[in-house]
Amino acid sequence: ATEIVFWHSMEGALGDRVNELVQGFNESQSDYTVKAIYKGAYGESMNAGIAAFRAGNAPDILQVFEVGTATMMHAQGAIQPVQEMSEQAGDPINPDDFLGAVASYYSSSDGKLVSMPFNSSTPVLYYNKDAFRKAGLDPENPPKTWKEVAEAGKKLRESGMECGYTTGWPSWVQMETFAAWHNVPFATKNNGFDGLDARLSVDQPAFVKHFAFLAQMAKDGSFTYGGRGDASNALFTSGKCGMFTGSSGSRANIIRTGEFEFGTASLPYHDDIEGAPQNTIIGGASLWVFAKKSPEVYKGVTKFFKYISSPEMAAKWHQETGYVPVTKAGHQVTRESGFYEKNPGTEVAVLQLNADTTENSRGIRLGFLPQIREIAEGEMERIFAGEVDAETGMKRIAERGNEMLKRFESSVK
Ligand SMILES: O=P(O)(O)OC[C@H](O)CO
Repeated sequence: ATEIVFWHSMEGALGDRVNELVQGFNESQSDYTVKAIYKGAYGESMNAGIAAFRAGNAPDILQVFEVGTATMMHAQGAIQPVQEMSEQAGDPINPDDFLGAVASYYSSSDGKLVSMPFNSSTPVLYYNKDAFRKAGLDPENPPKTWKEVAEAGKKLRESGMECGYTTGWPSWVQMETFAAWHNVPFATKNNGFDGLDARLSVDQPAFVKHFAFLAQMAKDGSFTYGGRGDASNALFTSGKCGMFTGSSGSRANIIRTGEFEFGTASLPYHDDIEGAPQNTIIGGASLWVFAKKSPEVYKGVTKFFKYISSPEMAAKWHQETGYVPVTKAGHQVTRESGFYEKNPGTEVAVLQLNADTTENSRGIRLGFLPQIREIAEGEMERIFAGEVDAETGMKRIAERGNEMLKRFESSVK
């Protein structure tokens, strides 16, 4: 059988689900064997994949987080566009099978899929129902606005909790998704979709207001900063924090690790910012195929992609992880099975995404966005520590981030 090497970043319960999916494919036919290898967190595996390509030993498939999309799209010569690959293999993947918000995120301007949608997520609010009860808060009535989060955070602290509220993926949740949810631009040029000369808009009043709010929460102890990426997940699963904004795809690991009853609610919003709540944007990752592989490998990759996006497999992955359904059929199968009624909280993410998008809420496509996140999270750390005010911090993110955007622009021209 032809071997297909697949590098991914799925940990814990998610890694187990990937291995099951791969095993199911390998057992379903005998021409191809997919070998799934965990290559570290998203940032690490993306760097490893690019370095391996340069050294001539790239894997066949690489899972790349959504913020790496523009960088990958412009990696001329390194990438085999997915739809084109499937058409050449005689087994076309149809972009219309996917939810619009998902397909458009990973499509070129002519509407063709460049990477394969796989694990799309969106941020939600998780809360510890046991801790809510102990603090005298209503476990069936989670906070809806940021003001309510701050109040609940104080009560949780007063009841003896070590931490009221924390957040995963600080830039994704508090800036990128925050912008779409409040219908304000994250960047000019249609959030980057309309040109490489897009620049960040994060020094605008809505962001300054939000970060001043979070800084105040950090000061009064209702918010605990838990680190970059998904480092803070453990603060919630260990029971230390009563509330947590994080990926819908964290559900599987919260179920596995958390020894408490939890609820899932919509991402909080500021009710004094007009236009909120709009819709959230997708996060998570998609699957990229490297160039310069044999036609036989591409045939096998196509077959594997067809397998994982079949209605049954897409529905199973969605239901067992918390990632949103990426195909329309996967969503329908799940709805018709009564899964959402039986598992309260599992539809929150889907509903948050399910809206007519505006130019601010369709998604973000900026080069070097992983590096911009690092800059943003570094500046946020200074804001939360009280070293700079929100306005200064946001200005610095815009300035330093724009330097990265200019560098990207000149590197691909
Ligand atoms: O935890 P995930 O897989 O939903 O990813 C969250 C962020 O979108 C990663 O950039």
